[in-house]
Amino acid sequence: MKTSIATVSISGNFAEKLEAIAAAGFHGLEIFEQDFIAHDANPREVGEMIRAMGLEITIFQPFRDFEGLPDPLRAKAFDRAEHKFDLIQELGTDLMLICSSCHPEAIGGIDRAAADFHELGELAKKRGLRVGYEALAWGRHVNDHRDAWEIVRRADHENIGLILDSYHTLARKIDPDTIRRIPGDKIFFVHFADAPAIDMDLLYRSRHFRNMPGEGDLDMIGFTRAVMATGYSGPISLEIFNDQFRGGQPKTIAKDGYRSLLALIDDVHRAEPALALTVPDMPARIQAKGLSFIEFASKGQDAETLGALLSSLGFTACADHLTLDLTLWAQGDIRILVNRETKGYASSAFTLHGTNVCDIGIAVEDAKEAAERAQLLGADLFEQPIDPEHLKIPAIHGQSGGILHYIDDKTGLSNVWDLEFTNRADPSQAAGLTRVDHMGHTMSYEDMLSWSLFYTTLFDLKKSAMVDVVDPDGLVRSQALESLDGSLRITLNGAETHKTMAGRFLAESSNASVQHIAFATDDIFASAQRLEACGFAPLPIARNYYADLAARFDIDAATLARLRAQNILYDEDARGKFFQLYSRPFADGMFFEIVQRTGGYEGYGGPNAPFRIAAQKRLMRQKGIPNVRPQMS
Ligand SMILES: O=C(O)c1ccc(O)c(O)c1
Ligand SMILES: [Mg+2]
Repeated sequence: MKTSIATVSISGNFAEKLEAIAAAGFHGLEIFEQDFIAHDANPREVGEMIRAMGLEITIFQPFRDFEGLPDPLRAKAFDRAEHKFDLIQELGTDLMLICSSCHPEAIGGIDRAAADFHELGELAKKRGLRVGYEALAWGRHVNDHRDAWEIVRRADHENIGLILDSYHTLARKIDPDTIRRIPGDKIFFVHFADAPAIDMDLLYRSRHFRNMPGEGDLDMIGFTRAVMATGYSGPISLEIFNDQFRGGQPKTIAKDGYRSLLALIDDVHRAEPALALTVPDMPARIQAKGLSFIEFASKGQDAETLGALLSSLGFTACADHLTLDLTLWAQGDIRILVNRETKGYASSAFTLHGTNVCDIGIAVEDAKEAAERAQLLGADLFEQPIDPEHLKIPAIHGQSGGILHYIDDKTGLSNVWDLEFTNRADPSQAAGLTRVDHMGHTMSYEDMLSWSLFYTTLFDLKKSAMVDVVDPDGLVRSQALESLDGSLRITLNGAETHKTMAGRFLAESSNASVQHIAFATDDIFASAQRLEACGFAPLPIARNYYADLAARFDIDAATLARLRAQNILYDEDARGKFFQLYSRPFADGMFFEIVQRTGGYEGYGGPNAPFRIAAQKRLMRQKGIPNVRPQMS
C-alpha cells in the first residue's frame, strides 16, 4: 500500500514541499496544478526531479468543469483535457483527477456526463492514461460519490474510474458504508482528509479547515474501512487544505501527515483485522497511568527561587541523585525534579528557555513498548550518555524540544528513585497535595493540531471540546486531552498573539512548553491554610469576582467568605464542583495551581480563566517587571 500527499497540503515553495514530503517517508505525491504552475521548470524536469528524490507522482489534479457542458464550451473542455494529457505525460504520471463541475452553464444529467467521460476515456486510452472522477461536496449537479459512481459506471470505460474523498463524503453526512458497494478496481484514487465539526459552508470549511486524519471529528476509520473493504489497492493520499498548515513548517506538517496516516491504518487494522492492509507491526495506543515526574531545568539563583516556591507549596527536597546535580522534591504522589547540571540536555534547555520544564515522565505498563510505538510513528528517540550503572529509561523527543520518558514497574524503571537517589526521606504531606491533576502546555495556535496529534496517536486519550479562554489582550484556545480514567490530563493552550499571558510566556521563554502544573488536593480549604503556614503567597483575586459568584451559584455565606479570604476560585458543572487556588507567576510567566474536584467535575475552570489571567497581569504590571518572582513571607 502506497502513501501519498497532495502538494497543496504543505507550505513552502515547490522544492521545499518535495523535500519535506520525501523526508517524511511518503512514497509519492499528488501534483496540485497551482504548485506546478508557480514553479519555474518544465514538466519533464519536474518529473525527473521528483523521481530522483525517490518519489513517484501518484496523480495530477485538479481538472475542473469538464462534464455536461453545451457546445462550444464542451469542445473547449475536451481541448483543455488534451493539453493536460500532454502535460501529465511529460511529468510522468498516468492519472488525472477531474472534479465535478461547478460551471454555471453545466447542464447536468447522468447520461450526458457518462457520455462525456466515455469519449474522454477513448482519448485517454490512446495515450495509456487514466482519468478519475471526484464528486465535490459543492458540485453543481454532482455532489455525492454515489452519483459520481453512477456516471463512472455508465461511462463504462476501462480508462475511467472513480475518485473518493473522505471530506466530500463525510462532510455531507453520507453513510461511508455506501462505498462498500463499489468495485475496488473502479476506484482509481482516494483522498483522505479530516475536518472539525463546525457548522459552516461546505466549500469554505474544505478550503480552510481540513486537517490530518485524527485531528478533526470526521469518521475517518469508518470511511477507510469501507474503502478497504472494496479491495481498493491504490495509494492512500492526504489532501489537506488548511490555513494554519499553509503558514507552518513544511517538514513538521509532512511528518504529522505521515504520522496521521500510519495511526489511521493501525486503527483500521485493529477495528477490522480481516481487511487486506499492510500495517506496520506496532503496539496499540499506550494507556498512560499518570505523570511519574516533572523535571525542571534551572540553575543558580533561579533554582533557589524555584526551591523556595516549591517549599512554600509544601514540598520537601527528599533526595539527591547519586551522581547528577538533581534534586527530588516530593509531596504525596507528586515528584518534581530540579536539574542543575551544567552539561547535557537539561543544561542546554536552561540556556535556551531559562527555568522551565525540560522533561516529563509518564507512567506506563511497558516502557519499551511505548517507545516503540512512538518511534514507529516518527518520533525521535532521545539518548544522552549515562553512567553504565544507571537505568536506561526509554525516552523520546516531544514537541517544542521537550523530552518524554516512559517509566514502568514491569521492567523495574520505577525503582529509579530507590536505586539512583540518596539521602532519601519520605515525601512531604505538608499541604495535602496528592497528585498532579493536570499539566498545561502552551504553544502558538498554529501548532495546536500538531501537539494533539502527537499525544493522541501515542496514548489512548480522549479529546475534549476546544474552549475559548479570554485574556484581556486576546484569545487563547484550550483543549484537554485525558486518559479514560483521568490519570493523565494534559491541557493544550494555543496562543494567537504575543500579548496574551500565554503568548508572552512563549516569547519570553523562547517557546518553553509547560506553562502550568496543577496539583490535586482532597480539601482545598485545609490545603490553603497549610500552604499559608508554609509561606505560600496566593494570586490575589479581585473582590468583584466573589460578588459575582454569589449571584451565579448557590453558595452559603460561610463558604463564600472562605473562598474570598483564601483567594479560591469556584466552578461547577452537572456532575460536581471545582475549586482552584493559584500561585503567583514565576519564571517568564509559569504558575502552579491547586485544585479540588468533587463528584466527577469534568472541566478545568474555563469560566474562571479571564479573572485568573487579569489577576496575573495585574500583579506583573504592579511590579513593573514582566517576570515577577514569587514573594515569600
Ligand atoms: O476545493 C477544491 O476545489 C478541490 C479540488 C480538488 C479536490 O480533490 C478536492 O477535494 C477539492
Ligand atoms: Mg479531493
